[in-house]
Amino acid sequence: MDLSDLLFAIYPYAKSLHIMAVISWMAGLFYLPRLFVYHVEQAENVPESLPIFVMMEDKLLRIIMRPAMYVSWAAGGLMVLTPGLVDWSSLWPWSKGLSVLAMTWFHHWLLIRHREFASGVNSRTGRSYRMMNEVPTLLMVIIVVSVIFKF
Ligand code: HEM
Repeated sequence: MDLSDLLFAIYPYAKSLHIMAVISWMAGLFYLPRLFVYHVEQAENVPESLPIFVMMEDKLLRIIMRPAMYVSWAAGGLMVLTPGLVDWSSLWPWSKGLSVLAMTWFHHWLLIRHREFASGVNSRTGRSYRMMNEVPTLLMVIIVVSVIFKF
């Protein structure tokens, strides 16, 4: 059995794992900006709640989102390496790839905002986090249409 045969054999496992990891990653990418909205809006009224927000954000990022992002990339990467699966002359691998890079950028943008909160910096409005909440939604639409329609 050579490497291609092995990649074909594990393809259904890689895809299942990929979808489970992506669901978990997306759950965090949707929820964390919403948590930031509450964090910012409670800062003046209930300042003693701030360490609890920082703790919740930290756990979501470290225990759910980071491992889920790594597994999404690893399982997706295995499928990219499976011969014949990705037709690079089509549009979809490029629209999906760019959107996935943007999703990874968004993850790190959230991580940096969280580190600012943890060091006491709170310079953005709840409205700006509500608007940023639309970024993963838009990227998800492009990604799902890319992998399903395969234009
Ligand atoms: C993190 C980097 C990612 C890589 C390298 C990657 C790569 C891939 C590849 C190569 C496939 C197989 C396509 C096929 O079977 O023909 C796939 C399937 C899929 N990906 Fe990703 N992906 C990534 C992230 C995501 C994200 C963020 C989402 C959702 C928002 C997603 C949703 C899906 C879905 C739903 C499928 C199954 C499509 C089908 O039934 O064929 N992926 N991915």
